[in-house]
Amino acid sequence: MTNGIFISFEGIDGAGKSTHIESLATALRAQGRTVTLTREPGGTPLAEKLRALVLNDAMDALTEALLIFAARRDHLQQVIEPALARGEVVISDRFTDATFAYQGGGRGFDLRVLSTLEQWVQAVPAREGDLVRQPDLTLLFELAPELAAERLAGARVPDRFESQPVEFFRQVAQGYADRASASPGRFARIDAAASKHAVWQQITNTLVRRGWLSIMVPTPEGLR
Ligand SMILES: Nc1ncnc2c1ncn2[C@@H]1O[C@H](COP(=O)(O)OP(=O)(O)OP(=O)(O)O)[C@@H](O)[C@H]1O
Ligand SMILES: Cc1cn([C@H]2C[C@H](O)[C@@H](COP(=O)(O)O)O2)c(=O)[nH]c1=O
Repeated sequence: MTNGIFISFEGIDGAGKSTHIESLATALRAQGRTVTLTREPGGTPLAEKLRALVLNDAMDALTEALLIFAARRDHLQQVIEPALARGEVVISDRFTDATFAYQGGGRGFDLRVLSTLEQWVQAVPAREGDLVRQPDLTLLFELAPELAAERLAGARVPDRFESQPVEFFRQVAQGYADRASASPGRFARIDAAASKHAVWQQITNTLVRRGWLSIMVPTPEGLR
């Protein structure tokens, strides 16, 4: 059994994940934890190449799902599992809930196929009992798609997902809500419409309650 901790950040594009993720890594490091900060799709040289394809090249829904799970397999084997085995905190900007939300909810791809791929790809090596790797905690940033689009407007050239209409993101949000309802103990639902300071407090309160941060952490300069 590893005593590493696996935390994922999830939510629709523009919900505020990247704004807070580095600060959480800094807060945990300040309390003596070694933190691996990573992202999906991506996190290894191979997976970053697959990310570029998935975000920019036209493809059908099955090809998209297979490339994302291929990237995840490499990421798990090269980065996530070794870091957890060393007892580190792994924080990933997205993981498999994003696949159920975007490919399942957004694209309407078959959830049973995604579940099968999830079982294969996330099987934990050298463990009896068919353990499937999942985050210990998933922080789900919940924000109305219209507001998320406003926050992103003009910020960067939109990729294949960011250029989707609001209705796509409504379905993605429903996909996330379904995953959260299925695993309520793993998910913490964050009101991402709140100020950056209030969002930060929701995040740190969640980790303090789990005993992973020992004291309340002051709000970092950039989030005040
Ligand atoms: N609580 C907040 N209130 C107002 N604006 C915010 C808040 N959180 C983030 N923002 C702003 O919204 C924009 C998008 O935030 P961010 O890049 O963190 O989103 P994201 O969830 O990481 O998006 P993506 O998944 O597309 O990378 C940024 O300009 C950021 O400063
Ligand atoms: C893991 C994962 C991601 N996506 C989508 C969601 C986002 O639009 C992009 C990643 O961009 P970000 O700025 O790093 O958030 O990829 C997906 O469709 N399926 C997935 O499993």
